[in-house]
Amino acid sequence: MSALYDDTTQIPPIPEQRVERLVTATHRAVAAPASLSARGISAWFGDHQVLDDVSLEMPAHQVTALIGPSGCGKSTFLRTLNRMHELIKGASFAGEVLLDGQDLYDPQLRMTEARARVGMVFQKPNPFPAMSIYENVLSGLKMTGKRASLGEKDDLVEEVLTKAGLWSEVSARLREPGGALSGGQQQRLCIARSLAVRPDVLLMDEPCSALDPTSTNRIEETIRELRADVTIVIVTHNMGQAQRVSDQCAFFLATATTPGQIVESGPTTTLFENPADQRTDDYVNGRFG
Ligand SMILES: Nc1ncnc2c1ncn2[C@@H]1O[C@H](COP(=O)(O)OP(=O)(O)OP(=O)(O)O)[C@@H](O)[C@H]1O
Repeated sequence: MSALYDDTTQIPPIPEQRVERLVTATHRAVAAPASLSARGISAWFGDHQVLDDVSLEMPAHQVTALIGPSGCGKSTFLRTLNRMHELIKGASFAGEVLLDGQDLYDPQLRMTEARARVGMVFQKPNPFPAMSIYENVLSGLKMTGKRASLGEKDDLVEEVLTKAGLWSEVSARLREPGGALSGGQQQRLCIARSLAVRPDVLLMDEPCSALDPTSTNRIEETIRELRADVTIVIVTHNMGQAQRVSDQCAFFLATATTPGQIVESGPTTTLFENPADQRTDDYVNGRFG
């Protein structure tokens, strides 16, 4: 994953009308996950093509895991799903991404709106370290400059920290700095922060790679619970994790001469127990990559 996006201060503000919806919807118990459809995605860094004609359906209420050896384009594909790829100098893109049928790259749709609807959690937990836990959760909304009543804020903070599986651990210390939490707690705080802007889809780029096994288990539990509220696409190198958390998997592969493509995708149990392609079989059984 590129370090380019490790700083949430780079995430642009959310449009006014969206915030109105977010703030007034704090009572909403269940969000409305959307399906995501990637069609014919190709991506380049300068002249270097790293993805070639990749198509994948990511159904609502499901966790889709992107697996494959290092450098095959998983993170790049993930970044095309919320228009982060286009922020990289010299990067280009072809294809279509549809969110419940709506073209995410439609010039009418602002990039900020696209990123509000498709949130991202990064490899390295990146809360604002000096900001309180409470303020961290609300920071996505804060950037909009929109005001909400104290009661609405309190409700939202409790709701999303509960969904991220962190409420019981931090409810008595909401005014402490985010940086005082453990790595695993910080990652769950980042998940809560993402949920606070009510995304339809949550992208996760190796969210547990910097965490110990206990924290990893806790995040995996959170991912499984979150699928009721949000469609999830996760990049992982951990085959056990892909099996534990995902409903479907896509196996990416690139070679020295060919850009990344999907070799095979489908239900996770099929990819792991009865893959159609020998290369998938070899990869999921640790014979390469
Ligand atoms: N910012 C960038 N500028 C130039 N090339 C890049 C950039 N980011 C990624 N690449 C190249 O694009 C290709 C795909 O990289 P990407 O990070 O998407 O792969 P990945 O499958 O996610 O790898 P990993 O599992 O190691 O994170 C690689 O060849 C990589 O070197």
